[in-house]
Amino acid sequence: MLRKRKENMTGSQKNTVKGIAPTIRRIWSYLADQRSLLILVLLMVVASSALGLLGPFLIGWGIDEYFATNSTDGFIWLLIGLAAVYVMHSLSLWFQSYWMIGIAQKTVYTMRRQLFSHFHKLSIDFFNKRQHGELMSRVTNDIENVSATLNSSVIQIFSSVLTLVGTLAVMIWLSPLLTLVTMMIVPLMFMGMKWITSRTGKLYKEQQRRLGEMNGYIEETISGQKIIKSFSQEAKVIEEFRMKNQQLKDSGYWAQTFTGFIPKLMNMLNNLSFTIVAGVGGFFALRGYVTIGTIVIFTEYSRQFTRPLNDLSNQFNTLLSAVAGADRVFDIIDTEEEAVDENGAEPLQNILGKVEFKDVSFSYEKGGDTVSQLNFQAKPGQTIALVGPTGAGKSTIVNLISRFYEPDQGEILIDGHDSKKITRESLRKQMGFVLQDSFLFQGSIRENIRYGRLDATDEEVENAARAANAHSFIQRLPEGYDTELSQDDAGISQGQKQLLSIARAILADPAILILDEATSSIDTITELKIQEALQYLLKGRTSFIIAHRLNTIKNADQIIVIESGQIIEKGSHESLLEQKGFYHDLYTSQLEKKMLMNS
Ligand SMILES: Nc1ncnc2c1ncn2[C@@H]1O[C@H](COP(=O)(O)OP(=O)(O)OP(=O)(O)O)[C@@H](O)[C@H]1O
Repeated sequence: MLRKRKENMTGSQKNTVKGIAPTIRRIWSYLADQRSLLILVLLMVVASSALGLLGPFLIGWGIDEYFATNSTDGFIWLLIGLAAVYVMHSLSLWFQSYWMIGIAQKTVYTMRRQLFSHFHKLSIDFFNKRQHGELMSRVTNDIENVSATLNSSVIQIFSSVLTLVGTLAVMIWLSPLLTLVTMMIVPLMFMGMKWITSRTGKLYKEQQRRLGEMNGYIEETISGQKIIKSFSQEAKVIEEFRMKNQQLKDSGYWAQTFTGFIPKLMNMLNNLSFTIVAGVGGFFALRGYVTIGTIVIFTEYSRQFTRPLNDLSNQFNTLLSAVAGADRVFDIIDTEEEAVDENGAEPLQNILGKVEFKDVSFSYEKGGDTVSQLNFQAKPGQTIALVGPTGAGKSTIVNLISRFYEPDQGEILIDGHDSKKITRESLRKQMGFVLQDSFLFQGSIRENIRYGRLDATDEEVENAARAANAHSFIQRLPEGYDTELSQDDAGISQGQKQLLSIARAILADPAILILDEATSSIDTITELKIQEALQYLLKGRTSFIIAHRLNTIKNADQIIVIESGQIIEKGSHESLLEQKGFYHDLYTSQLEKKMLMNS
């Protein structure tokens, strides 16, 4: 409850200048990196603001000088001067926005680069707990939002402040009394603005959040198309999307509606100010307190005075939307990186592949162990099969070996060294993975195999493909090794994808191999090819296999049976059968099922 109140408080604080100041300071630090261009922009802003003030002043002066005195001497020079002022005004506007666009693009380029590279330093746990589309939305929409605001807001804010100060100074100089009259509408303006911005800030934040959610949903439903279609869930998905779209529309509608009020309100107050200045100014002129030229300057300036106020409030709204986007970007950049290597951790070259678990316990969440008190040893080159019911902790064990997570207690030794004292990079470089989902990247088959070892020659790639029984099917493809895998499925079968990922692992030639056996059913011939390729791959390296079909692991040196995070049986296939325990029951039940299916 207390926490909730605190969250609400920070939410509303965010809509005040004080609340958004840290984020703005941070965005500013990116801009400050391009100091020289920024100074040029500021010079142009000063020039355009000064020229903007000079124009009306010259007109007012001209009226008093020429019309009031009926003289035309030098009038042409006034016109030439006025034209020059307006041309230079336009040029300075053009240059400031040209340079500012460059600054804004460079800023968002840097942010995008930082965000993307930070993604790659985050732990697997981070990605497991988040919707991928929502994360993508931060690199695309949120950054775009910052970009759009930077393109216009920085200039607008500076020029508005300068114009405001300059106009006020000249107005006071010309007539303090008339200045006071012009200022009468300012409190009204502030009140209206405060009322609007207090609402729009929250709404923009909500809009960004909804957009992220919707992108996450789109990504999820596109990648899950097969499942959606096979369960005929299209109508449900469309309905859910409609709801999310509706929520986005609602938050966008109110954010835009409130923002839309601003120009209308300002226009009304502007006209009011104009009427007051014209009326009171006329009265003053009749009484001889001010000249006609001064009134003309004031009516122009009263517009110039309310316009920057108007722009500032508009920019404040745009700024709130950029702050909402930037907050979501910084939120990721500030997420702690995957734990850095311990002090004194050193690379371990030429790993032999001895892996030992000593009293290892680990839990994903605090309280309760996912796996506890694990003790086992794999000698170099041995094949270790991990068997057990779903959720038993098999993947957790391989996650610990690969150091995607660290043990809470106990230690994992690699060739006798505490794995925490080995740099993660050197360890993972000597580990290979063949996972259930044989992920293939966009690119050619050759590039996908070469991902295992980037400096491999074409010949080495083809040799790996031969060893993985993949060469013959690749050759039958019209473009052979150059066939582009543009999409995940890209016209090759599930079994062929597995063969490619085995070829990739063969090429990498790791000392330790993690193999998560695919569960999807594959035709018998491909299955045989995969088994044969795996036998080749397993040879001479320490391998951990998460096995789903028990007859594929009969030859394993050691089978470790896990239940509820604990090792309940350990030994060779024969010795475990003799024990007549869990493994025996599992094996015989799988065997019976197979015989029933064959009969
Ligand atoms: N990232 C995670 N965060 C929190 N809990 C998790 C995470 N991954 C797995 N778990 C939980 O830890 C337990 C062990 O999961 P694990 O994936 O290791 O089991 P498994 O034996 O590999 O299961 P399966 O054969 O179904 O893949 C399960 O209860 C699971 O819900």
